[in-house]
Amino acid sequence: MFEFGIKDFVDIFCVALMLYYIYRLMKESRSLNVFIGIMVFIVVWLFVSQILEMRLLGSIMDKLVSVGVIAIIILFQEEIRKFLYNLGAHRRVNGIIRLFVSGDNKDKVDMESIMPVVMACMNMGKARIGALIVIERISSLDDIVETGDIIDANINQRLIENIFFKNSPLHDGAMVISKKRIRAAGCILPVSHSIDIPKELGLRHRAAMGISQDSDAIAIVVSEETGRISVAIKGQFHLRLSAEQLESILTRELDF
Ligand SMILES: Nc1ncnc2c1ncn2[C@@H]1O[C@H](COP(=O)(O)OP(=O)(O)OP(=O)(O)O)[C@@H](O)[C@H]1O
Repeated sequence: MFEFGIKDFVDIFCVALMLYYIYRLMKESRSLNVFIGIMVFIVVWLFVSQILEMRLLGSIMDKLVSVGVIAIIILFQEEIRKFLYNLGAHRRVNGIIRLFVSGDNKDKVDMESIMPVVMACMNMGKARIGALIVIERISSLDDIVETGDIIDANINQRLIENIFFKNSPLHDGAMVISKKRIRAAGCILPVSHSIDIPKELGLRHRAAMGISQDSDAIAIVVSEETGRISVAIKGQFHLRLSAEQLESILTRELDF
């Protein structure tokens, strides 16, 4: 007699939750049809090999399924990476990790480093100079730094303004700040394909959103068109910020 206990209920619930999460991830990355295709294939495979017990077709499909796992990993490496990143970056998981790994506080971006950034953003906003500044937190931005030019200088308001000044060789792309230093400029960030970003925001904002979705970095954008300042953190935009709001967000997020 088939028994259905609490363990089976939890089992089914976990599988349903996992499928729902994969469905959402696929929907966000516009791969929903591929997900539906895989589901249809699995249902047909189970039907053919388990219920109808058709040996020839079943064995062909068994082979396809065993190769299919590798194919899925290759096809969805970006989504799998994002899923694992989200899992690792989850607030509760992060909280537990921080209990064991204490950060190197002497290298943490502090108030002294924030003010030049805030002041430079305000000045650039007033002068309608576009800028994109990414501040590293726990996840490393080494791969992003490699796409630009190394600077390795103290955080200095005039230097920031100078780098983003129109026609300066490094004004294009993003500046990366890490461990109380301006590490690089002219860096290329991953561009977000999210459909939730307002249409009037262009590539600079999409790049800020992209890095905030891929890492725990804070991305500050100064719009060349409007002079407005925005911040992207963990896939969320804080738009049209004043100096005080920018300062308070940075202070809070950099955890003083
Ligand atoms: N992937 C990227 N990584 C880094 N910087 C980028 C990236 N894509 C675009 N940019 C920067 O954004 C600039 C283009 O900005 P665009 O006008 O498309 O954006 P925007 O969001 O409308 O901002 P603005 O309001 O300043 O016009 C580029 O010149 C470049 O400096």
